[in-house]
Amino acid sequence: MSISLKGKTFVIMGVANKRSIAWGIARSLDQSGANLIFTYASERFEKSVRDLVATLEGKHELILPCDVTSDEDVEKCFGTIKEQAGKIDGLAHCIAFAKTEELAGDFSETSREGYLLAQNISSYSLTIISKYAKPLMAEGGSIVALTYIGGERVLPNYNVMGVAKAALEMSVRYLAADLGKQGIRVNAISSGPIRTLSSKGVSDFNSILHEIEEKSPLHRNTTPEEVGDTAVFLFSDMSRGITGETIHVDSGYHVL
Ligand SMILES: CCCCCCc1ccc(Oc2ccc(Oc3cccc(O)n3)cc2)c(O)c1
Repeated sequence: MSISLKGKTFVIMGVANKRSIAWGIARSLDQSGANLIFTYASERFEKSVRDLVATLEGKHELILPCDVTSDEDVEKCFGTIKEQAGKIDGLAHCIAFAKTEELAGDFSETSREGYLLAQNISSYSLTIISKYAKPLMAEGGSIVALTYIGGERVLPNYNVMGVAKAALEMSVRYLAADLGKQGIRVNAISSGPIRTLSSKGVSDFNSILHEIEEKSPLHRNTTPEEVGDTAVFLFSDMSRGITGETIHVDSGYHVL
């Protein structure tokens, strides 16, 4: 890996298992020499995250829970990170959730509760995390969020998550505008579809993978490594002039 992130510390939020895009980001950052801190949504992920982290090159010892639907929990999580690490140089937000019944069928049937849940976890979480992370990034920093083209245009079945991703992408721009004065950059990576634990929640996911191979300019699907390497770029000084941007790592599918 040409870019070095030695001596820098990044928080990665949302590793669930070895297929997670967050794990692709973790591996690329680890290869770049970064020191990593991990947070997971609930205890049921703790063991798999700890086992995965043990396979990395670096000694990444801080692994803690963070329930992004609780202001107190987010505040506590970043209080612990401040105590243990002092400062951080950036953060990867790889967090999203919607009820499966809201990820199929007619969007007009979306429930109030399902809509707000998707927004709460998949979109507002970036804002509350940025609020509590910014004091730890006094010398500037870089925040990267994960999004999907279904937040820019309609794709069948993506429904309520598409609306949440649209809000996430606009939040990236408003956070970039706000945090720029503190030297913190905020960007999104719009990844092509990747088979993960989360993709199991989206109806007819397999057909979209096939369509990407058929129609995308590069005629191949996106890999977690490709997303991870773009994250390294966004966390490095090579992207120091970029903020408020959404970079598509999708074999070019977004141009169609
Ligand atoms: C019609 C579009 C097909 C390609 C979708 C690519 C994709 C796959 C996964 C994505 O991330 C989530 C994350 C949580 C999510 O909600 C879930 C996931 C599993 C179970 C469950 O109850 N909810 C749905 C998608 C995502 O934002 C985008």
